[in-house]
Amino acid sequence: MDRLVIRGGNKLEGSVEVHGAKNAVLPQIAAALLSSEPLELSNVPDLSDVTSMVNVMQEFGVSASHLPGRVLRLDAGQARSADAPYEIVRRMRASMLVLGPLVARFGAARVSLPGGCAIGARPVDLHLKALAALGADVDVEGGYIIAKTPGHRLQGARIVLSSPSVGATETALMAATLARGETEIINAARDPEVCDLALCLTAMGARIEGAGTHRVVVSGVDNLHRARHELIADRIEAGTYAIAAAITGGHLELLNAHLEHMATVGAALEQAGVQIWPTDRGLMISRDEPLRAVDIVTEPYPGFPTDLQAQFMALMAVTPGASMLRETVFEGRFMHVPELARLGANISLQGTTAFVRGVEQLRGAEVMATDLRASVGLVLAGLVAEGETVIHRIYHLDRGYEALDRKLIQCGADIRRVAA
Ligand SMILES: CC(=O)N[C@H]1[C@@H](OP(=O)(O)OP(=O)(O)OC[C@H]2O[C@@H](n3ccc(=O)[nH]c3=O)[C@H](O)[C@@H]2O)O[C@H](CO)[C@@H](O)[C@@H]1O
Ligand SMILES: C=C(OP(=O)(O)O)C(=O)O
Repeated sequence: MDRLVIRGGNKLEGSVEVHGAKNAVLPQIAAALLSSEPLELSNVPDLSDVTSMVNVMQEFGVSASHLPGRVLRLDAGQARSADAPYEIVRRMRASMLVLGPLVARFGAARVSLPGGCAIGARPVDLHLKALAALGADVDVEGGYIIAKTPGHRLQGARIVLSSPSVGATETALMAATLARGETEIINAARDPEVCDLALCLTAMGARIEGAGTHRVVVSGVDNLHRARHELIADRIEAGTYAIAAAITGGHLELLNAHLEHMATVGAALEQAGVQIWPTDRGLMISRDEPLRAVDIVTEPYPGFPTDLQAQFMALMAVTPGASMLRETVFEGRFMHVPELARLGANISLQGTTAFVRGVEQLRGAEVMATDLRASVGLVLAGLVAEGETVIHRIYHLDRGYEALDRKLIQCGADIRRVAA
């Protein structure tokens, strides 16, 4: 397995290109199943999760081709419903997102339950309730979700989500596009990636109002048609590089990044002593003054994103003073804490709150990546640790960061990937 070797101490300077959002592209690949005509997505990032999702689609007979200019063309004209097996779904939870489109278009789906993962139990009850509300018969048998639509067509309904789950909102949204009549999704997730999915579905002919608010209304149509849609930039990738600039006391321009998608993150960074301003090409991040300790609480969008908690913890680990990081989205998302401690961080965990006391200097060590964001949190810590930090199991990083090592090297980091 590849590992990353980082020598800390270099300030990052220059510009970084922020690519299309992982959490936007994955549901939109699944959305291609809703139509017998092709869907072309542009600004598609080069990530192993994209490859995995395309492989999932091929299980259903969807043909996929990469065209010049980061375009992914998906054609579900010959698609059929088939099993989404445990082997696939367990490795990438987002493959669950095929459930809604399969039931909506083919009237039947059999998708493995994903199981828990390194960041929490992650149940899928809200996805299942949403489909049941739309009239599907949903059962769980032998570890598989089996959903069928009597009469082959879902029926519009009022879906009240007990919490604003991103995935359940996306399942409901996609399924409702082909349902008979009107669907109201109450307490919907408001994330930019949900809005981007709604835009993609609208380009395919869906009728959706209120995306980005708590109440989304979908008027079902008989068919969706061919479309082309450009994905939004990845606000989590942008936030990660913003923290890289902050932790090293550097200056980075984040090309394509949008401040309006990361207002809470921007506010927390400004409180920590980081300057942020929009440019013609994206966002400028600059840190010249000493860091200041900031408390954060992760929350559904527009709150502070859980997907940036590990990175912010790495920042606070080298910030003078004490900070408190409370995780309210994924109860188990603290696997990076013992690994940061190996680098000399002073962090204690009480339930779902991490108490961080900044240390003057982290020191390089061997550490283990456990999940995508925990891994990148370790990379950020490695950028300022004295000596050499070796990060094992970096395949997690390739799930969600395109060319992380190359982008960091371009800005002056001393980092190399060593093949096993
Ligand atoms: C591919 C993708 O877009 N992944 C993102 C998506 O994950 P994902 O869509 O899985 O996250 P959710 O918003 O659904 O999960 C939020 C919370 O709701 C709980 N829950 C969710 C569904 C359900 O049926 N029952 C239930 O209890 C989860 O366990 C979690 O505690 O949003 C998360 C929260 O912003 C991000 O961290 C992930 O990067
Ligand atoms: C948790 C994440 O992704 P996923 O939902 O795909 O596991 C993430 O992107 O940090």
